[in-house]
Amino acid sequence: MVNIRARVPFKVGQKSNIPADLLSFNGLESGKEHVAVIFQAADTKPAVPLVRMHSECLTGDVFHSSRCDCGEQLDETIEKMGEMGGVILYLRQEGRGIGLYNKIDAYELQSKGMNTYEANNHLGFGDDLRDFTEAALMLKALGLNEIRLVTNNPKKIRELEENGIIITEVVGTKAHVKDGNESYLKTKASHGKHRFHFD
Ligand SMILES: Nc1nc2c(ncn2[C@@H]2O[C@H](COP(=O)(O)OP(=O)(O)OP(=O)(O)O)[C@@H](O)[C@H]2O)c(=O)[nH]1
Ligand SMILES: [Zn+2]
Repeated sequence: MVNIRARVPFKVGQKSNIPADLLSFNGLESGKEHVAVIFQAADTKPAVPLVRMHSECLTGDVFHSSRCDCGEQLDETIEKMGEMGGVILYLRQEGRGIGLYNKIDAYELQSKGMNTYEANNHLGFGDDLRDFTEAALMLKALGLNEIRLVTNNPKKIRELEENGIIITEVVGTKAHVKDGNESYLKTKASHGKHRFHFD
């Protein structure tokens, strides 16, 4: 049984001025320290909240790496939820579930010409090892059975619905194209079936 362990206020964003709550959980069987960040107490309001499941990306989230768009997506989400309210589930599933060191091995292969999925496969991993079952349990622990999901990724939609979460709307994120991540994003759209809107 997953339930809330602690809830503390903090301020986030580029200027540390956006108020939010940080929550930890009991009962996550994977042993991963997933957290939720809640803006404008969106879990207590009658409106169906925006929810973003963001998978950890140390290189993108912390260093704003040129190889992906994770840091920009996170910044975009924090800004938007600061204004409109919402919930970020920050899931400790680095490298689409293969872990940081394996992701760095995959980057080495990508530097030699493989795409993001070929590199995973070459290392003996599937395209995407992430499991969103615990994210669904976290949402239920927050009392959120109905959400508006922020994603372009059909796997996230499918797995939440399979775990009993009702998604009333899917809201896309922007495609944050920059020098270095264009082919990564295009591969996600063509092979991973992400619904990107390239400007
Ligand atoms: N294996 C691998 N993982 C990567 C690579 N680039 C980014 N990642 C990981 O991909 C995950 C980011 O995915 P999310 O931000 O959840 O987004 P998404 O699956 O693209 O879906 P959206 O909701 O549409 O953004 C993080 O865990 C990153 O570490 C890569 O080249 N190889
Ligand atoms: Zn990333």
